[in-house]
Amino acid sequence: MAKIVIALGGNALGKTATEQLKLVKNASKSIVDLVKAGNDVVIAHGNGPQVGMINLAMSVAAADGAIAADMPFPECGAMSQGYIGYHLQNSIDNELKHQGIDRKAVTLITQVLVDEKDPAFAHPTKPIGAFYTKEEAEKIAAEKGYDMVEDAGRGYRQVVASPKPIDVIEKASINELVNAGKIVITVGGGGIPVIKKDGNLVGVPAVIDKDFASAKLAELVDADMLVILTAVDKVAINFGKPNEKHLDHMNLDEAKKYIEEGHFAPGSMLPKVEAAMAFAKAGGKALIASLENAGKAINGASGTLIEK
Ligand SMILES: Nc1ncnc2c1ncn2[C@@H]1O[C@H](COP(=O)(O)OP(=O)(O)O)[C@@H](O)[C@H]1O
Ligand SMILES: NC(=O)OP(=O)(O)O
Repeated sequence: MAKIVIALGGNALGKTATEQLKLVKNASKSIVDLVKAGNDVVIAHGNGPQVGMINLAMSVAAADGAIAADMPFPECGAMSQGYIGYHLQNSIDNELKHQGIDRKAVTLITQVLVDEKDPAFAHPTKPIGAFYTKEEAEKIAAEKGYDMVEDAGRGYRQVVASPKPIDVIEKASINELVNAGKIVITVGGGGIPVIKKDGNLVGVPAVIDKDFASAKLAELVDADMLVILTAVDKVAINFGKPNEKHLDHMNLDEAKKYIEEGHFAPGSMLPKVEAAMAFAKAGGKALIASLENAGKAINGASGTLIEK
């Protein structure tokens, strides 16, 4: 029996609520299979597309006068935790019931501490929201003042600051829930970023990379394995080129060399590999795999394994 932290990618959750629920239902089967096999599973998830969608919708509604005031960004992050957490909790609980397992999933609104002096606040790098053409992106940038960049060959997206996670505020509650046998859904969207001000925690407008937050979570719950699930089956070198090669395994030296050679796109595959390396360095096993083939990957038949 192992303790496994699973990180689900926001981009692998689809574009609409209907699409997300369908994808989450499939993921829930793999998650419950792991529970049935006797593992303790803790689930983290991304929110890039979802928090961007919520933020844009709120800002359009506020500009149109449909709502009284724009929604602050940390609140948009909290809404994305609730929206995705609801689908995960609902689907996992249904699947547990179907498989006759008397356990429950619990979604925990989670805050993650960041440093207000983190240099990331001055350099937005985290892609959020939908993908746009260059022309659409230029129009949005002019109208809304958003920073827009090209994202790994997939189109243009808004980027926001992405400070590094320092600590998970609700870590004691997470461990209590895990020890009580709950399947905990936490650190959604990398957690709601908070800073310490005059002894209080205060939300800040940013999106923490959920891969880094998941590696921090895996360390804090003393997990045996970190599984990062995304839209591709394996990490590749020469990604998108004719000589693309999918990797079954990487040790830390190989991963470092591939990073130096620029094989992993910043804002997409690079943070996953770096988060996997951070966990592997501390002695754990990290796996990057697709949501679709999650079960196979955990049994060693798919995905890229990163180990010391
Ligand atoms: N070297 C690489 N190997 C595989 N995928 C890569 C690579 N570089 C960039 N990518 C892209 O990164 C994506 C995963 O990042 P992203 O979509 O941001 O993840 P998430 O699922 O967490 O939202 C993949 O679907 C792929 O399109
Ligand atoms: N917060 C975060 O990292 O989201 P994605 O996985 O959607 O990029």
